[in-house]
Amino acid sequence: MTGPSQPPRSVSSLLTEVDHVLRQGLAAGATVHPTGFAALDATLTGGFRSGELVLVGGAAGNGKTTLGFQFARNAVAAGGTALVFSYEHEAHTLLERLISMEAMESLQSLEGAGAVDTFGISNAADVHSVRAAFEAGSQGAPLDALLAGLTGGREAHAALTGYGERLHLHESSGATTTLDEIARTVREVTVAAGAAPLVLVDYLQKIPVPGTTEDERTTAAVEGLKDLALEVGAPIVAISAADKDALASGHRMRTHDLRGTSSLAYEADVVLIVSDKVDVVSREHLVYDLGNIQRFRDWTVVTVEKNRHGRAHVELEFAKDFEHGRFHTRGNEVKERLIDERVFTT
Ligand SMILES: Nc1ncnc2c1ncn2[C@@H]1O[C@H](COP(=O)(O)OP(=O)(O)OP(=O)(O)O)[C@@H](O)[C@H]1O
Repeated sequence: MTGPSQPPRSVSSLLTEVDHVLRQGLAAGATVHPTGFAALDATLTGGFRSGELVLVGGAAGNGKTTLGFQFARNAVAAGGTALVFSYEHEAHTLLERLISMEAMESLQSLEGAGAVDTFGISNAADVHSVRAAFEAGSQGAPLDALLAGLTGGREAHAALTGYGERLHLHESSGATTTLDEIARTVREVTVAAGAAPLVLVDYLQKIPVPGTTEDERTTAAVEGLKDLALEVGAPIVAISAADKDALASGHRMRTHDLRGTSSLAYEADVVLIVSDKVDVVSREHLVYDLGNIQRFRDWTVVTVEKNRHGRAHVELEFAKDFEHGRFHTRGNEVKERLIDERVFTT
């Protein structure tokens, strides 16, 4: 996918280039794309960087799509551009999640300004209500009128109108959305936006690549995405399915459990593993306080298993708000001891 290899460069020529860039008032290092989750950004020393491949792994239903999509939303809400390849969900489904997420985000920021109370926030339109409103139609009334009927809908519409041109959703197909097609689309968006977008691929094992074994195919997909990230200077966040053995109950998923091959871990710059807190917390926290079981169910642990630019093996937790297609962005390091490997067996 990359062009012919370049000759080596002397450090002198690199110094001259950096000097030139700095004199133009530009940043000379990588472009940093904050994730919008303060605790994660702190661990990643700012966020994802241009040219990085980020893997997000976890068992089915743990919130990989939610987290990845929220990275994209946070990037555009902060003024950037994002491009989402979704092999799993139709663009319409993502739009419903986005409207609900935005209704909640808007009401929370109004709460910060004292304009809404906690009760008002608890009424923010959930994904289900947005979908129901779309499905019911509006007897000819326009979209803004339909959304105005939902709590936070008016604010959500305003937010989406603000960044809508910078968030691109690609309904990808396991038959036709090849690495070349992904690369072509990323280049197009990069040229149109004047800067590389944050790219989300949901998910890696769905990219049609040649190869007879799953290992060969995953290797080709992950290498292709890393090459593309370097070529266009984008961070590429790829969601990865788990190996079926890793899905057994009582197993804490790790990087080596991602479906495919060990090259996943080598090619990636950052690996995030998403787990339900209740599944990975050490047994003593459950047996001595049964109320913890319910409390832990509301939280997701995001483990930074690999971090090329900072501290790795950091365990962060974020509260779930799946009804609104999101996580709470305020999180912290997990205080409880987590299991390393199998503790519970079924
Ligand atoms: N409207 C909703 N209300 C409450 N929970 C929801 C709603 N929509 C989805 N969920 C739940 O949110 C969780 C996260 O969904 P998400 O699509 O992010 O998971 P995922 O890890 O990407 O899963 P998969 O691998 O199956 O695609 C799932 O457990 C799902 O059941």
